[in-house]
Amino acid sequence: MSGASTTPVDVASEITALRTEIGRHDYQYHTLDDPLIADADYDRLMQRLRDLERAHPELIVPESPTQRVGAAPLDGFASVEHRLPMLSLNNAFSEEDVAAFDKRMSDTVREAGKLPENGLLDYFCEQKLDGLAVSLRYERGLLVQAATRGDGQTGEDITHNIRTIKVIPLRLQGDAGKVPDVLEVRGEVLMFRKDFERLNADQATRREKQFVNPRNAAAGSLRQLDPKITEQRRLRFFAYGWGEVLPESALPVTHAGVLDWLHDLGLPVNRLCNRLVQGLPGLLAYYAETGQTRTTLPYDIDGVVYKVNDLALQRMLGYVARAPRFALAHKFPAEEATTELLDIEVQVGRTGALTPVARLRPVFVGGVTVTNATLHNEDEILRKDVRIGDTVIVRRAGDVIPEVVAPVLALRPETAVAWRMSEACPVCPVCGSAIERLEGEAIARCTGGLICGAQRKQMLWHAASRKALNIDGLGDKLVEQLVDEGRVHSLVDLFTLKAEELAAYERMGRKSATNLVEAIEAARKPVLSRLLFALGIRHVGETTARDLAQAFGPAAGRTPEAAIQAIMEASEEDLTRVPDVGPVVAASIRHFFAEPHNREVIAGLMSVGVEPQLDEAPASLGLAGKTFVLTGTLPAWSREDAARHIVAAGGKVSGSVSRKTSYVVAGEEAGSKLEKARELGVPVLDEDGLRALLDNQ
Ligand SMILES: NC(=O)c1ccc[n+]([C@@H]2O[C@H](COP(=O)([O-])OP(=O)(O)OC[C@H]3O[C@@H](n4cnc5c(N)ncnc54)[C@H](O)[C@@H]3O)[C@@H](O)[C@H]2O)c1
Ligand SMILES: [Zn+2]
Repeated sequence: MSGASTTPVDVASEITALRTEIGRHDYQYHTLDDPLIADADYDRLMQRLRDLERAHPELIVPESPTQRVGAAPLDGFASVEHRLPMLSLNNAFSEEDVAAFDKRMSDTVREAGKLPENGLLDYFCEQKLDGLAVSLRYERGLLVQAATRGDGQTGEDITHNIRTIKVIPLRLQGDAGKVPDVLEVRGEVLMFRKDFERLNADQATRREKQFVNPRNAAAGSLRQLDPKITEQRRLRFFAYGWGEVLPESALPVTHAGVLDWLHDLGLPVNRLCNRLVQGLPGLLAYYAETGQTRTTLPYDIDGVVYKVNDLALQRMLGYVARAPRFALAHKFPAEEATTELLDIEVQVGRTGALTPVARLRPVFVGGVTVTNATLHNEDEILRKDVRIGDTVIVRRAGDVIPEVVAPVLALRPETAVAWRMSEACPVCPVCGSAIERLEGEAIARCTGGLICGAQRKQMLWHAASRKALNIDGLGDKLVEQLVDEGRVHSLVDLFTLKAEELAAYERMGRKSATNLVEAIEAARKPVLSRLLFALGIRHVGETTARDLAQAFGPAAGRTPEAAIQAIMEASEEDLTRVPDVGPVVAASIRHFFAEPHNREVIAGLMSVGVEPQLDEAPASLGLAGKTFVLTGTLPAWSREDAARHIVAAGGKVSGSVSRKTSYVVAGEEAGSKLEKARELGVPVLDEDGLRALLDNQ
């Protein structure tokens, strides 16, 4: 090597090592659809190689991964020579990178005297779809060939597979005059997340391989030797580019123009999400906006792509080795990373639910350092075949709890150990209660109820939380100590705590002890709905608690104390009369109050002076002050159903129509009341109208 004399030997050998390693990952990822590391890790290797090559350009060789695209086609497919190469994109990871790109573009265009007066270049912005690139060749309007990108020069012939994708037209739309002789359309084949999840679930029932992400699943599904398999996989396609076009004059003069043209020819184009912008501010605004909406899309994107819109300028700006100069991929922070699974621990929830949690070697992903990730439940662990000691792919998308996606099987050490849920409660040493898993449920539970210290702690944290009794100052550590020492067994004991004894606890000063006792004092008069929520009845969230408090309290003319008694005695049938309380919730409430222990807690709370209060007057509810009259037969709801919903939203139901009536709700065979309403000019709703009104409260 000519530069070897001026290059330190260790740099040369690091470069060689990087090229070998990257080459291996390219093959695993592009050819086998079976990556060994997360993209972010791969990108770091690539960045390191690029940096070294920039510092030592004499070491750059044409076969370096920085100079080439993808990897060679898989044996088994016929190969297709691309008439025009299929390139990759240059990447940007920061605003500075984007600013430098815009400057490069504007400078070149300015020199050519083509920059608009305001100095802002037109760019076309697109989502960077996370799938795989394909080229579709239409001759005289008919789809004749489809190929993968491969190494950019030679791809795989996947014509039969592409023909099974419903959104891809086999014949272009439009009159003979408008359809070009030859059109190579380039775009991305991808899989929607919901289809990916369904596929993985099906794969699991058939005991077949799990895909790590939708991109991987799309690639694996498209590159099948048997098109029948591809057909079952619900692949999608969006066009964003082109190859050969004949006659050349058929091609519009801007990128946006080409996409409109492709759309008119019947090809799927991601129109809603693409946009023309001006200059750097436009690029950055598009990036920010797309980053916000990213998690709401039905498919994965890993960034956005900026392209100079004017095709004449594109031609002028030209190409570098493996990518166009006129385009840039601006990546989002990676959502996936690989790290080591150190251990699996179990967390016990308030209702006894046992969740296995992965302890991880700390890893930076989705913008934060992650040390724990959920493994959901035992079946998931078995399905994914995750073992302690594995290298695993961890995902943190948006604000979602980080999760372990999959192990990297190729990197599994011999010492890796499989994990099973233990038979007795694994968290609470005193509890030792059996674990149960109900028929058809994925979640295992400790049956210890409030005997289980772990559940008791969770229950107290929940009861003290802001939306329940809002007891400020009852921290995690203190709850642990109070429970472990046996000072607090249930909610009742909280109300007997004294400042003097609290002050003796670790990290509790006199002042914070007094503050805590004051907060507890304030919690002695909770509104009924908060008290119900604080009890931690399974399936009774804030809203249900409010509905219950309302239905059994004011709506039934009861005091809060009487209401709670009534709820305790209520049958499942009584309970399901409350709007939005279905059989599952009703059964759960019944089950809770059938436990003598829980009834004792209620009695205990009363005896230590807890006095539930009326919930805020339903004036705050949307239909407060409105009177309804029901008449006729409604299509789905019984009249009682409708009445309950109205009352729960704060409205009143009356028997006769007057000028004071706000609405008449009329079903079939409504008689004199409807006539009266028309006479008096009272608005009339049908069931749908009533539902819409309720929904908007
Ligand atoms: N994990 C691994 O082992 C491993 C190995 C190799 C590559 N990779 C990953 O693959 C990527 C590199 O591969 P690459 O060369 O395909 O580059 P790339 O995916 O970063 O960019 C080029 C590709 O973007 C796609 N694309 C999506 N939307 C587009 C749009 N609107 N316009 C144009 N193109 C669009 C096209 O498929 C195009 O080929 C990196 O993300 C890298 O992390 C990972
Ligand atoms: Zn337990």
